[in-house]
Amino acid sequence: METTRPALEVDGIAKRYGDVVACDGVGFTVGPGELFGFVGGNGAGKTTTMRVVLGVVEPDAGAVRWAGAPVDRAARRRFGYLPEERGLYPRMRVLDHLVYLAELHGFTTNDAHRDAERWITRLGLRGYRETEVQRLSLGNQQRVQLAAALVHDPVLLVLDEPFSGLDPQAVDVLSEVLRERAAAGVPVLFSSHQLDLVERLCDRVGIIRAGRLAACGTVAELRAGSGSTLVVDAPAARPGWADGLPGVTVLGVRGGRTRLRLADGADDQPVLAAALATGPVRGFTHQDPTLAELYRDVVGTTS
Ligand SMILES: Nc1ncnc2c1ncn2[C@@H]1O[C@H](COP(=O)(O)OP(=O)(O)OP(=O)(O)O)[C@@H](O)[C@H]1O
Repeated sequence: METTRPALEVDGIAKRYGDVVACDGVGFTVGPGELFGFVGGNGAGKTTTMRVVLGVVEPDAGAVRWAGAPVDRAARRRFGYLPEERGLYPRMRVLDHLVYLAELHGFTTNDAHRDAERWITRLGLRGYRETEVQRLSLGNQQRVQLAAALVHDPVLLVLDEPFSGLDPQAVDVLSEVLRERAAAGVPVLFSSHQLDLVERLCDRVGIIRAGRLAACGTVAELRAGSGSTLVVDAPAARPGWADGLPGVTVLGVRGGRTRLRLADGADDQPVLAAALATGPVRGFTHQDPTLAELYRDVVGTTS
């Protein structure tokens, strides 16, 4: 029989610290098997929202639901959480630590060992099984912290900057792990400042600004109405050549190539004519705006 798989619902979360508004009505859902990227500037409210989901912080208003019901301690025990502040015991050895955490979540010793070993291998920690956590490099501590979030086979993953400090190989492994968990039906919520990674990985993205969700949707949805990006390779063009063209915003110039934002419905032919007037035009290409460009549209450059 087909069963409905559970989703995470974050509904109107508000949280103040004195005069500081950390969250101001944050709401979104992460469906079964969905990878949701949470992005925003420093201090925008990502960590606070995630702490509310995990019950580490009590919100002033709003609710968090799992499978349609308010989240309680029993539900949270089955969530996997990577906190911003790393919470490992520095003197414990890697294998013992992961076994301990899995047992804490109700695994038998045998199952805890099996899964701890599995994640140790998967996350490239085999050489460090017997090493104290405090003796590991920061990136390897991050790998252990990730294993700690995964070792009890959680039904939901909430990961606060899981990619920070990882080398490119570990970034690839973690990307694959998150895709796999999502394919198994697990909703995955993670924050990151690496927007190219979020764009590659996520089904949907939430952009938070000053405690509010300023935009939310698939990258394609976020692109709607934002026009297209035009890359013009005109090596002889002088700075300012595209200024004042209707519907055009210059995004940047590098090595004779100008990136322009062309407003929805704006004609690209006057741009081509202006480019040809500067000399030879070696390239004239339309591209979809990247998530980083959409993010700047939403958040502004001074956030
Ligand atoms: N325990 C606390 N006491 C006081 N202020 C806090 C506390 N936790 C968060 N804040 C404030 O709430 C706001 C939101 O912080 P939060 O850590 O949620 O942002 P963030 O989006 O995760 O930022 P970053 O990308 O820098 O990690 C900030 O202004 C922060 O200083």
